Amino acid sequence: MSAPPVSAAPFTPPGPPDLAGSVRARRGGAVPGLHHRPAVPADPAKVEEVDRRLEAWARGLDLFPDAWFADFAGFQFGRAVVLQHPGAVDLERLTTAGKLLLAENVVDDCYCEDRGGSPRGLGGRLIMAQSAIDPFHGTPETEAQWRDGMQTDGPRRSYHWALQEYAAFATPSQTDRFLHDIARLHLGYLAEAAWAETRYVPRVWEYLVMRQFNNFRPCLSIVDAVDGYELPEAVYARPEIQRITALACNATTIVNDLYSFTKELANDPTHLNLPQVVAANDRRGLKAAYLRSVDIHNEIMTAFEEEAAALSAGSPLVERYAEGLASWVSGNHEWHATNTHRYHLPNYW
Ligand SMILES: CC(C)=CCC/C(C)=C(\C)COP(=O)(O)OP(=O)(O)O
Ligand SMILES: [Mg+2]
Repeated sequence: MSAPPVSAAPFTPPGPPDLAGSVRARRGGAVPGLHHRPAVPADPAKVEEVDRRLEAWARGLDLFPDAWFADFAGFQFGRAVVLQHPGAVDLERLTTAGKLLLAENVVDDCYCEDRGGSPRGLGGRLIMAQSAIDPFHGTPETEAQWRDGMQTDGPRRSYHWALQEYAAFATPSQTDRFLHDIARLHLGYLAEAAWAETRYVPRVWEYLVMRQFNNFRPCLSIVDAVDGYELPEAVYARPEIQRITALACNATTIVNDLYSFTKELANDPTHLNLPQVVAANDRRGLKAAYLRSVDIHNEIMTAFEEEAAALSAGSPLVERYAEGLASWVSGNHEWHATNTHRYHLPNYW
């Protein structure tokens, strides 16, 4: 079957775009029927200290204007990483995980999304962002120019200095793993931008392929280093380990599609997420498509849990890594379900 024709007409969501009518939003709570495991509760003292350190870091590097600090506080970066990394060995590694999370969001907001971002010229911006963590090697003169170039805006500064801290405690192999996963993320951003520019409506499987790249994977990529150990490259690279990693990352990224659905519908009804793509392809209403998206999430989450359990039986080290992935997924769900500054569920139940 050939891919659907590039639609000439703009992508119009099947449901009425107004929230009040079709998808009235409701505050907080978990998506009913979503398969998930309870998270380890966040220690408020840890959350407060990580937030204090992150705000000082962001202000010290002049990452963004003062006017953005209300949204910065509302994102709850400290609570996110404390929930996502219950096994972190110390506050320093937890804070570095928070800096990486902050940097990833600064790049996404400023280069791709609504804080100055655009599909137009995105590739040129992202190649420089990648270089901020993936150093350039050339002549002394051009290397000096590169070093200066990596300090010219908040996205580049945030990536560059957060990675410097991560590389100070991660192994070279763990650091290289992270660079690879950020490159995957940037490829996903470029695909999302290309489809927005051409108004292409992907098949459901095509959308899920894109979302495997435009994905929380760089955050899960660091779970062993933050917990103070290494899953060796030779084990990490095995196809079955790659598969459970991708399944966990895909499940947790679909959770974002479910919790950010009303926000994205209100901001831009053409913004692609799993319910919108299911609705467009299956000619379903938004509610039926949303509920089908929960089912898709649950199938992926169940595959992760069953295959991770089978692999864990043969190796305590793999069990520790799989538990780190599962904890990140649980913590990220709890963060989404309780962050009513950012996310409100549709009133479908
Ligand atoms: C933190 C990180 C690695 C983000 C990379 C990809 C990303 C921005 C998400 C998975 C979140 O998706 P989305 O762009 O839909 O963000 P919000 O829905 O606005 O939270
Ligand atoms: Mg989203």
